[in-house]
Order: sequence, then C-alpha cells, then structure tokens
Amino acid sequence: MEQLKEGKSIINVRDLNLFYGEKQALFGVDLAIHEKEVTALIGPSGCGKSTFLRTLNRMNDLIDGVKITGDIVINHEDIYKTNDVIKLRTKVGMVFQKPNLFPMSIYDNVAYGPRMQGIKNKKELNNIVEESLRSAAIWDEVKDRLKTSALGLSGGQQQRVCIARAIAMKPDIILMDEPTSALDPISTLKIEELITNMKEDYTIVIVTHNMQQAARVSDKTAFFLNGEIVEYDDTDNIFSTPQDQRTEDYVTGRFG
Ligand SMILES: Nc1ncnc2c1ncn2[C@@H]1O[C@H](COP(=O)(O)OP(=O)(O)OP(=O)(O)O)[C@@H](O)[C@H]1O
Repeated sequence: MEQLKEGKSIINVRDLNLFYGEKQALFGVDLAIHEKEVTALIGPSGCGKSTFLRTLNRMNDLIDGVKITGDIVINHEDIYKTNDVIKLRTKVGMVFQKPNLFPMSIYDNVAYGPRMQGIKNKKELNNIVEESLRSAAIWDEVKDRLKTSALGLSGGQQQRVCIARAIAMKPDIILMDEPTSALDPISTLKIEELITNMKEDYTIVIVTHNMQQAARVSDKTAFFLNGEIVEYDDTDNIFSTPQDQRTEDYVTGRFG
C-alpha cells in the first residue's frame, strides 16, 4: 500500500497507537510522508488529525496521561527513543491555528530561537531575521518596523511572522495545524501561496478543514476517520477517484 512505501520518505510512521488515559485516539496508523512535499491531513472533527500531527514533534508529551506505542522514524532516527526533544522540535517546527507570537518586537520574535541556540553575533542574527521574514513573504511589510511590537500586526501578518519564526530555526519539516482557520480569505490565499513556495525547501504537513485548501496546496492527502487512516494517496486521486466509499462521502460533503 502507498502508505507503507518508504521510498523518498522523510517521516515513517508504523503502527502508531495513542491513548489519552483510557481513551484511544489513534489506531494503528501507518504513513510514509515524502520529502519536500505538502501532505494534508483531512477528516471530520475529533478524528485525530491534530493528535497525529502533534506526535510528529512530541508535543503530546506535554499532556498528562498520554501513552504512545509504535514507531515514528524521522530522518532515520526513532523520535520516541531520543532524549533530545529540543533538537527534534528544532528540526520539526510547528505553526498553530492562532498566531502565538510573544509580546515583543517582530525582530525579537524571529531572533528568539536562534538566540536560544546561542547565536549572539548581531550581523548573523540580522541576516537570519531578514532571510526568514523574506522566506515567509512578510519582509516588505515589516522591514521598516522590525523593532515594534509583533502584536500590532494583523492576524494574517502575525501568522506569516510565526512561519518566519519557525523558518529561523532551519527546520527540515514544518507542521501546520489549521494555520488559516482564523484568517480572512485574502490572508488565507497569501499563506497558501507561501506554503506552495516553501515546499522547495521544506517538508510540510498541514491539518485543514478546508477541502479546497487541501486540494490547492497539497501533493498527498491522508483521510482520517475515528483515529484511523482510511485512505492516503496523491491529492488528485483522493479528490477525483477515491478508492474508499467513506473518503468519497467526505470529500463530496456528504458527511463531516
Ligand atoms: N488533551 C486531550 N485529552 C483527552 N482527549 C483528547 C485530548 N485532545 C484530544 N482528545 C480527544 O482525541 C480525539 C481526537 O482529537 P483531535 O483534536 O486530534 O481531533 P481533530 O481531528 O484534530 O479534531 P478537530 O478537527 O476538531 O481539531 C477526540 O476524541 C478528542 O476529544
């Protein structure tokens, strides 16, 4: 099956189960996520998309009572066997549903991670901040106000600064959990364009409720239902010729 092929994959998930206490939220998930592609996770509310996304950089570790079995191998390393979770989260960055910038300047938000990594040289930091903001397609809008509060930006601009903040850590993979659901249509389109451009350099995994968005931005789509992956394939196939009736019902809006 496609979801078991490991060819040029950067993330390999095998038989992943996740429990919140007694309640099982993921059931035997197998998935090979390909490098420098956009993979969309779709499915009805509560089916486990966000839970799955958070397993990829061990964000669920922060929740009490979570138990995980199975393997997730990223770049040939089993991420649940490493003790260096900080390094993992550097390599696997995350952008959340609502922009979550710190109450500090735009510059300091983007420089925060590199500074934590020990980079102190002003010129080097300036370069990282500029490059990251350029990569996130927000440089021109903020270059004259880098020292002003990031919280003064619009929601869409803040989300692109969040993406710049993730990029500043030089990750391989960027996880996005419904990154446009709090944004207006124009800001949403800007982020979608940005995602399409970013896949030259990054592997992106995105949770979205918006079917058109999945169709527009992703190369592969995984359809989740009740904590399982029902179908995983090229996005075109998922939307035009799904193999499973449940996928067809979902993508044509018959349920969910
Ligand atoms: N911290 C938690 N503690 C206990 N149960 C949780 C927790 N987070 C999620 N769950 C449960 O796990 C299941 C999967 O939730 P999850 O948020 O992953 O789904 P989702 O597909 O991302 O949903 P949505 O699209 O609404 O965000 C749900 O039944 C949810 O109630």
